[in-house]
Amino acid sequence: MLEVQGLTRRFHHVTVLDAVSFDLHSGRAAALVGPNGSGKTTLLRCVVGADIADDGEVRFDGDRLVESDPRVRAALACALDDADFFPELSVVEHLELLARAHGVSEPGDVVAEVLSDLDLVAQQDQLPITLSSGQRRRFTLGACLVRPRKLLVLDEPEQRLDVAGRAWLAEKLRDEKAEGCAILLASHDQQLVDAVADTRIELG
Ligand SMILES: Nc1ncnc2c1ncn2[C@@H]1O[C@H](COP(=O)(O)OP(=O)(O)OP(=O)(O)O)[C@@H](O)[C@H]1O
Repeated sequence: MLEVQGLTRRFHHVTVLDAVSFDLHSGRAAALVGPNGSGKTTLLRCVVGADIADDGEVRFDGDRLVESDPRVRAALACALDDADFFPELSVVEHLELLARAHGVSEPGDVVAEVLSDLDLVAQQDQLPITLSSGQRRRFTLGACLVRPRKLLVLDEPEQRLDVAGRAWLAEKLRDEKAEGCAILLASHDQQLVDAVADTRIELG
């Protein structure tokens, strides 16, 4: 489903990604691991089209992955940072808008379930900017879960989650795999990587 071939990224003549290659299949998870600055976020950004690699190729279901391709838009759910929201919409409005935009048939029900799973029911009418940092992380993950998805791309999804949140996350990601979703994540959480990842990709 996802093929990464020879991905190379340089910043000011410093090579951050040096011909990284891997395949990821449906129902499997690959974890990018490595120290701070080893290129995990850069790789995720190149995969989803938020950054452009200097060399190499990313293919999705056989074709070069293009962010604007409707097939990619329908299948790719990514959470790269917590600032990617409409500032004027409440938590519940934002999630419902996303679900509707992706053609979910009962957006209200799906959103209510995700809010409950993420323990954000009491915060659903707040603006995202007013959430605590851990709640904002949950909200960012929620945005991936209210829409259809075949590939989840997550940058340190464990960040700022409490103990219960991390346990929930590991179980949720295992469920996603069981449903046939492919997961590419960057993580510093060894426990999460052990629980979820089929493959580890060491950077740096
Ligand atoms: N736009 C940019 N311009 C210059 N250097 C950059 C740019 N983006 C990233 N870098 C550098 O590329 C390297 C890799 O950064 P990246 O954010 O991918 O690391 P990471 O593995 O995700 O780190 P962390 O574990 O700290 O999140 C770092 O040295 C960073 O400073």
